[in-house]
Amino acid sequence: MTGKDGIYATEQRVKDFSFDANVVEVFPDMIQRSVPGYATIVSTMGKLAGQFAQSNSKLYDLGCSLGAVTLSMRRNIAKENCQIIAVDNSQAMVERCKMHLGGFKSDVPVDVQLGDITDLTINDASVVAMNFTLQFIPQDQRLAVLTNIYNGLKPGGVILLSEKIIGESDQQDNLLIDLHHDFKRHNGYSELEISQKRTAIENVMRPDSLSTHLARLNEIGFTQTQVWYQCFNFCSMVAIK
Ligand SMILES: Nc1ncnc2c1ncn2[C@@H]1O[C@H](C[S@+](CC[C@H]([NH3+])C(=O)[O-])CC(=O)[O-])[C@@H](O)[C@H]1O
Ligand SMILES: O=C(O)C(=O)Cc1ccccc1
Repeated sequence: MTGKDGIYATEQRVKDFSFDANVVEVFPDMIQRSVPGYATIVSTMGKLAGQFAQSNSKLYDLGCSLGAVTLSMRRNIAKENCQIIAVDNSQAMVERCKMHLGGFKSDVPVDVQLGDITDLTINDASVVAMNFTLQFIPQDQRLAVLTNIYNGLKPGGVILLSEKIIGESDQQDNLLIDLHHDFKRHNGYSELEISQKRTAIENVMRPDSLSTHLARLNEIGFTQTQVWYQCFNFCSMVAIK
């Protein structure tokens, strides 16, 4: 059983955030209380995967954590001969993800892999999902990661990309941050937890602005890009090859 997120509840010398065994233990509670609309985003990504899955193709869940998006996609795939490849570079996440997926039955095979998405071969893909993962990749490697995804997609294939974003100006950014912190407060996080978590993620998670995301997807060659969700500084896009 996973528990309640109290990782930053006590005052501490805050270390860089990492997806270790302690985070795995509380991850469902942490992400649910930290990302507005997380459940809606995961279920909609499943619907979109069902819509864009092609027969005889692969669907990828990059930065799969405990496999929430994999499960959601798997529930919605109706095409024949599809396979899901779920990848994460946290050993603790991958171990728990395998246990988690094993608890549900499905005809769609899932391969959970420990690996780095900056170093992954993608081919014959109809759907590539990245639900809040690109933000942890160093900014100077994001173009290469997305280009690799584009090259591995079949025509008509899609990337499903969710990201925390920064506002287009400092004023807009502060407005979004304030709204997000209110959301976290409302979900029971204290001022200390909010501020220590902010410190923990500032060196490891560097969000881009929405305009940066859209320009980069366009530059790579995605022709149809649609924002289908935004609440505060959390945004989900679909882009079609
Ligand atoms: N280079 C990398 N290679 C592989 N995995 C990585 C890398 N960098 C970070 N990760 C992994 O990306 C995941 C990001 S969490 C995704 C939530 C999930 N998608 C969900 O829908 O529940 C988002 C969040 O916690 O904000 C973690 O499991 C990291 O180990
Ligand atoms: O918690 C936050 O403030 C976030 O921005 C989202 C988040 C959720 C889980 C891990 C890292 C960041």
